[in-house]
Amino acid sequence: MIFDCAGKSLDLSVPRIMGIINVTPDSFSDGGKFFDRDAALKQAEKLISDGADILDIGGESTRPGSDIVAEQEEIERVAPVIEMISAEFDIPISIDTMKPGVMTAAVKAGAGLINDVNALRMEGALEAAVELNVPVCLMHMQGTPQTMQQEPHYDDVVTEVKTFLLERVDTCLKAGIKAEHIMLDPGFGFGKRARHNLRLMKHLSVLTDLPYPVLVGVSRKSIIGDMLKVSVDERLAGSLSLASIATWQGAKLIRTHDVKETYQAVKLSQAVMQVEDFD
Ligand SMILES: Cn1c(SCC(=O)Nc2ccccc2)nc2c(=O)[nH]c(N)nc21
Repeated sequence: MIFDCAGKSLDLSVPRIMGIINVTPDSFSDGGKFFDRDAALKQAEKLISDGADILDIGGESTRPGSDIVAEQEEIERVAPVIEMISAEFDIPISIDTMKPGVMTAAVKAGAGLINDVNALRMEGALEAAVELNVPVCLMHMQGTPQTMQQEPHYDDVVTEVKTFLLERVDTCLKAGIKAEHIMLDPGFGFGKRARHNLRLMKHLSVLTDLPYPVLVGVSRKSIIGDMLKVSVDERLAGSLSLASIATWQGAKLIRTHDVKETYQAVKLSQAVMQVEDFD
């Protein structure tokens, strides 16, 4: 269960932590045009020292209703940051993008895993992923970031998400993606109401029982806000609670803003899971 991310290895035999670095205007306090690349390097350093096993770098916000970013603009945001971080640190880097051109530029710059919230459905994305020959995370999303939260509807969200992911796996395998390069993700908050997110968490083992590692991203998300009625900066405890529930059910990668605390929570659930039952 070791993922070779362009020469940097990610051992998913135990639950691991994916730290988030957003290189988007809405993620930099000044909201300025010029992202402070030193800030990104500093953040990488902190996430690594806090225990991150991989860093997820994204140049286009995929929050509900977010603006679409042009491919060239997205490349200009992420490539220099990936270059800098991969030159400075040994940690594997994933590129959070739906665009094939960004995938290619990011891997050339040093990224070793494609994290595609659109599960390689964009024109040219699957071909690019095959060509790049790096691991890929296939995530479920209903609709697009622009439309997904308008009227999400499912007859049976767990079955529909599982079916979607297995269909994407089949398409990927047929196109030449290696089975050992595939990771699955239910896509919490991507075209789901609160009850859909809770059901997916309750029945996560439907996905973790499949022969692919499962990535879970619930950090600070609406699944927590909907239940606790708290703002984004008040969602740490909820995030940690769900990270524990996810790892308890077999999730192998937890995507989080709060690496240090998530590392600690995951460490405990893992210790409970793997303690021997004999002296
Ligand atoms: C790139 N990316 C995202 S961005 C959305 C986000 O964090 N929203 C958000 C962040 C903070 C507060 C509220 C919402 N979520 C996932 C995920 O769940 N899985 C995978 N694989 N990739 C992902």
